[in-house]
Amino acid sequence: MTTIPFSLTSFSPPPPLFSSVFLTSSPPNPIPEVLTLPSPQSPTKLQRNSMANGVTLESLRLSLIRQEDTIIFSLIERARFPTNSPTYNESYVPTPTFSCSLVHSVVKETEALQAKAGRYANPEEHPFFPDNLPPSVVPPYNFTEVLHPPAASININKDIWDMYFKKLLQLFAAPGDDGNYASTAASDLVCLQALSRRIHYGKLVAEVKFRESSEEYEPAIRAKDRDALMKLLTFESVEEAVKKRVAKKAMVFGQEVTLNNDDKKEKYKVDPSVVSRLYGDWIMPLTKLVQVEYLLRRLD
Ligand SMILES: C=C(O[C@@H]1C=C(C(=O)O)C=C[C@H]1O)C(=O)O
Repeated sequence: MTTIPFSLTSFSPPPPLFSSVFLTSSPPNPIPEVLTLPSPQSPTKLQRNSMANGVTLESLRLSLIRQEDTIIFSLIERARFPTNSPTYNESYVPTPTFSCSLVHSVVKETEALQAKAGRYANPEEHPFFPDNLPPSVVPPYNFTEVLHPPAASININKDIWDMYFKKLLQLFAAPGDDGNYASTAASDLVCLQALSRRIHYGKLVAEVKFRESSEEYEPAIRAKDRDALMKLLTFESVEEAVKKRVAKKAMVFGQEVTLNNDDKKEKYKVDPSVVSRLYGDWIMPLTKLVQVEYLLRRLD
């Protein structure tokens, strides 16, 4: 995995355009039929809008707010364990069973199982190891078609992986080793999947923003003007509210609850300021990166 081009305190918008974005020339998985537009008669704008099926910016923002709970609880669960560095050490498993770290194997093999169970047939889910995933064996579900088909080629999980392991983990896992490596890897997987789902939600957010103001977005898309797109899709007041709310949630969810009135509110299971920084420095910038990548393909 390469070093993520984001710093702890600042996010410089997408460095060399696609270098940090894992793009596949063909989608990592076969595009589920429900996501492809019938060809040659593509739907009209009106038909497309009606296909949004009640998906609005408001409903997406509510979903992002709900996903905050999932992310914060997943961090709290991971923080139960110390760093447990052997989990990430490629030479820890001394047999040919794994040719990579324990966490790498746990994520990859769990994804293979979940792919068979249909996880990646849902356009909201993105694998960390998309190569050679087995096909789903479950009957297809008719997911509502909302996204423009090229969306399937956008997967920035490599950046999310690097951000999580190289920057984030050390901020909320205490140094140490308690031997619970398998549980640690399983907790990492839950965190990674929650972060990935949230960040790739940017595709849906971008689609709805585009539908609501296509006349504003189209010139910037045609000009491939990333800065203009970033400006159009950014709502600073929403971002400020997100940072404050997640810090507050981290305080509420992460406090020690007792039956006496001596709740120790000053000690939290994950540091609220770390959660706020996680959102401000990584989650929201990466969500916006996904939005820009999506919009750039929106007229393809
Ligand atoms: C997701 C949105 O787009 C941008 C990204 C945000 C985020 O990741 O939470 C918040 C506000 C916007 O700047 C949105 O407008 O809700």
